[in-house]
Amino acid sequence: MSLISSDTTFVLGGARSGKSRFAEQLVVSGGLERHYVATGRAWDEEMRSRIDTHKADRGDLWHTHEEPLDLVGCLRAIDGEGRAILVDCLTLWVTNLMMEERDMVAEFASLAAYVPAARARLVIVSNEVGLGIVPENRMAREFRDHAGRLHQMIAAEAADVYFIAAGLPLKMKG
Ligand SMILES: Nc1nc2c(ncn2[C@@H]2O[C@H](COP(=O)(O)OP(=O)(O)OP(=O)(O)O)[C@@H](O)[C@H]2O)c(=O)[nH]1
Repeated sequence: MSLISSDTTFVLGGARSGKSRFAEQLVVSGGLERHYVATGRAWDEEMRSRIDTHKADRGDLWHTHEEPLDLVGCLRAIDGEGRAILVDCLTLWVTNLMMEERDMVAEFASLAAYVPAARARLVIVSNEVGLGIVPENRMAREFRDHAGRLHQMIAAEAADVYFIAAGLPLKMKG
């Protein structure tokens, strides 16, 4: 765990748990310049329409950045005092890295090192995917393991950690 104090909040939850809305509210209530980093890609029409709805709901006060792979590079480029950056979400980033056969250990280490060094306030969202039965599919098992390891690393660096279920936040750290 880093000794540098971080102003990062990590928000974990299941699908449709309300985690993104909770994270957005955290950013809005902070009153800083708002940046949204989306790691998701629109792979079909339904996803495109979801993304359009999310963009419209956020409104003009947000700067949107779409970065499926180079998350740390993107954060570096927009980092700065007086800014809040919402990253939504880590599990989509993990999926994209796996698809491109990237070095997961190096990528995770790079993000975990970046968190305490960020000048902006970070709010990082991810899906808790480890609560169900063990998947039959090997890639799904690997994905679950990667996500679990990354979550532990980010939670260790974050000042606050929340778990969201049924729209309700449970504070786990901070
Ligand atoms: N590319 C892109 N993706 C976006 C944008 N806004 C939102 N998204 C993606 O949409 C995803 C969230 O969408 P949903 O599937 O509707 O929400 P969910 O995460 O299941 O539900 P909640 O837990 O309630 O937040 C995020 O992980 C983002 O990556 C955007 O502007 N561009």
